[in-house]
Amino acid sequence: MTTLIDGSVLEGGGQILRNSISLAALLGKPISIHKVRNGRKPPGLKNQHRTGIELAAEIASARLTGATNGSTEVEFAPGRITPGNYTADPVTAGAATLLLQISLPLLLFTPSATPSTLTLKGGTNATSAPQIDYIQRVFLPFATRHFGLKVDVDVRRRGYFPRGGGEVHVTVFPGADGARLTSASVMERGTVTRIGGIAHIAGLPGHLGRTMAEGATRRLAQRGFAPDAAVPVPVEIESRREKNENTVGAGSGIVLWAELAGGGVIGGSAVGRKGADAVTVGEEAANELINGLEADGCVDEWLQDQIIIFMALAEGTSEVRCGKDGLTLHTRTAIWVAEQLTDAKFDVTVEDSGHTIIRCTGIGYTAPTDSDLSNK
Ligand SMILES: Nc1ncnc2c1ncn2[C@@H]1O[C@H](COP(=O)(O)OP(=O)(O)OP(=O)(O)O)[C@@H](O)[C@H]1O
Repeated sequence: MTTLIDGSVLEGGGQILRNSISLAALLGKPISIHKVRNGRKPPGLKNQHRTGIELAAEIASARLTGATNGSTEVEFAPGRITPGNYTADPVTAGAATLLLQISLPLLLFTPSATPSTLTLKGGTNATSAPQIDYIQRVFLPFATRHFGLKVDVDVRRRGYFPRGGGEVHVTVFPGADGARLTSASVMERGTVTRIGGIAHIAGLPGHLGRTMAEGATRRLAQRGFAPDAAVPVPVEIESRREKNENTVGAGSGIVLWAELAGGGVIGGSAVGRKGADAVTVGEEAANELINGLEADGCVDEWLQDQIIIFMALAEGTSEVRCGKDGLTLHTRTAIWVAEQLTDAKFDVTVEDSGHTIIRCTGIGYTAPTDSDLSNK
């Protein structure tokens, strides 16, 4: 029976599509999503979403209908997930990291533990999506440590708005025997052990990268995050200019991350743009990081929604302490999607301290074996 997903619920954006298609592919459930991106103007699929669901359909041998730009109705009837080498290219600066968001869960589970590779093109450092450095420094360290993911990300070329042209090679290593993810328990924040950062720049003068890094460092120090502060915190922000031959268009950005003693990570980022000087861009990223740290959770506002699918798939009960700023609409939407498609049970509580705790009894997903599939 086909599960109907209303794409206008809560956030009503592209993430409903990615999470529901990933889960449908893993669980072998046909789904029909209507009112796709109803909360956005204009609604319907954009290049980036279409490319992502086409990639998922290829990996999961799915029958896909309605996958055209502007479409508000998509049907996805999954077949067998096959490990392999896949490439996806939104042609525009559509975020390569959102192509990873939809395809990664599919390749984490195979009965044979065969690694897969993804060559993802497009924008590596775009707005309204994780920058690739956020994936490398915030999402993956957290997901590796707490859910047991094994994933390598190699940025071959950065792609910026509007030209895109970036390229990222990802290797996904599933665990043995169909690989269950471990549950995550991240309840103690602990001290900030280190702040790291990367200010990246391509096709523009290298001093702009250093200026972004200085802007961020100064702002962090004003809020007491510095090696010589009362509670010293090492701060190391690298400035990296891409080689000209490795660059399609010009662009810049900065990603910061704070490592927490309790196993959490908080990120903050900004992308360079016309009219914003490099100091301001660095300060914006620092402000986002400071807000995340002051919310006092173990994950930031972005990681919150990105881990929901893994909590639903993991074996046993996961629990994660989020900040005093509560759950984002994206997170509530991701929980809603997981509840529509899986038997995972979520429980969200707000403590007297103001922190929000997400608990989830996951389904302990494991890849179907050949005999499971032949019995279908
Ligand atoms: N600054 C950021 N840092 C890290 N992750 C981010 C950042 N901004 C957005 N994200 C992540 O990117 C995803 C964006 O999902 P969302 O549905 O808003 O985007 P979308 O697919 O581009 O669709 P739409 O155009 O409909 O908004 C979410 O998982 C969110 O956590």
